[in-house]
Amino acid sequence: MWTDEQRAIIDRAPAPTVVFAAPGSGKTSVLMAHVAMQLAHRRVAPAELMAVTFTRQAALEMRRRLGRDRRVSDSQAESVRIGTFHALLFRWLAKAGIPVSIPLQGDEQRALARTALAREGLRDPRQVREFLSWMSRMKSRWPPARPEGRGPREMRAFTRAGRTYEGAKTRVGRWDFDDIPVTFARVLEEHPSLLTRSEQLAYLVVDEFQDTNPVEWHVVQALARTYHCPVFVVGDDDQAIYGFRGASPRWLLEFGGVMGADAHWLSTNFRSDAGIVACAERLIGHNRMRMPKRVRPARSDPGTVRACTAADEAEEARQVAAWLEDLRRRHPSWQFAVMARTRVQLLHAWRVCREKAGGVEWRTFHDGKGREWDAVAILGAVEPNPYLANQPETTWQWEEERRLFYVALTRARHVCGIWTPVRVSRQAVRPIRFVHEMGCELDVESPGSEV
Ligand SMILES: Nc1ncnc2c1ncn2[C@@H]1O[C@H](COP(=O)(O)OP(=O)(O)OP(=O)(O)O)[C@@H](O)[C@H]1O
Repeated sequence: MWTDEQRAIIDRAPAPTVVFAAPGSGKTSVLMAHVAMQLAHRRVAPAELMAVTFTRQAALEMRRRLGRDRRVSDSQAESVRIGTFHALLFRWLAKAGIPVSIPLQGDEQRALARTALAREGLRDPRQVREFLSWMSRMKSRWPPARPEGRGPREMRAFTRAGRTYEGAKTRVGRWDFDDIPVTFARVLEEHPSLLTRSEQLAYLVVDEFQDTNPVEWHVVQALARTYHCPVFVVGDDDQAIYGFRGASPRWLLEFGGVMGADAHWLSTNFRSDAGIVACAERLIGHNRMRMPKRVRPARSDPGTVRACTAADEAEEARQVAAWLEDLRRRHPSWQFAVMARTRVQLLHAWRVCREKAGGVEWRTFHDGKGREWDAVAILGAVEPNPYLANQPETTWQWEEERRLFYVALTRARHVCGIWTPVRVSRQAVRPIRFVHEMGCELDVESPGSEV
């Protein structure tokens, strides 16, 4: 079942390794097969192996795959530390006897942020999200630095609100999630023996490494140094989409040099038809900060990528509903998703489509990551996008937007329909530049029937 490329990675003994994986190339399966191989051959003690990822769902999936591997006993599988960075480091701190506090949940965090911003006269609800993502970026820097960025007036207000917010957290005796890696990094630097006495580490593997932020990258390097342990990472620099919390594809690109790691590639996309892979390749080729790579489709079927126009969002939603209905009639076993850059865009379309589009999944680009469907509709592919609090301006911001679009496009197995309404939120807009970059024709006539 495995390709030679996959086999070579799975069979490696523990060693510093970086794997650049294309979308749909089976990276989590390969990573966990590699972990299972180490356990089966008793190269690493299960309790000394730590496998890290970024979302709870991904961690559960890793655990499930390891549990299913017949080469690994139940007790071996249970002893491996698998989890998100935050969960694993939090547990480690607690086990080492470092005082920890329960992180605030999203709504609790927003409430503290709202109060802190109100004191600065900032009452727009969108500023709460912006402020929290700004705080997250500031706290993810290593070494910690003075706050910066944004316009000078707003930055001063955010900086003051940040102090109020931190004070409020201390008063209620809680952390936020960003406090976990920062605290861990400090303890590892100042009192490493507290941590090394409580856990051993012989092999560290990290999935989705492109999502690492600077403090997490620092923790990875510090753990490798402290324990003299090899680190194995898998990621796709083209799918780095967490810039808002300080993540950057840079660390994946630098990993080989910094850690003296061997580079491997997973270049076959098993998910998408050839035409979709070709469009995605043309699109992402416009980014500069990336590892140049060729992605080969495993399937030879052409697949369909088509951009469709509509007068406004209401017409767009009606067209998408008809498109879904038609595809479902022709392919009753298919799975479908409707994706958009923001939640508000999805909500508008969902109100119009919900009766005709039962069983369809509605996902933002961010939370569609790691998933796949037979047909994907992308809504509101326009610029400027009136629903974005900040329009992309710099090359860096456009590259992040392009990666987000690339993630959405590469979720499709056979068909991807892209909608570019002429008016959005009563504003005249134009098709997002990516439509042209993909080499996709704009279909101004009937989008539904022919796809
Ligand atoms: N050697 C193989 N032969 C056939 N199918 C494979 C092989 N390896 C992986 N696949 C299939 O490829 C698909 C994509 O795998 P998976 O979702 O793990 O990819 P991924 O690399 O995590 O993708 P992404 O980064 O885009 O989320 C799955 O349906 C998986 O079963």
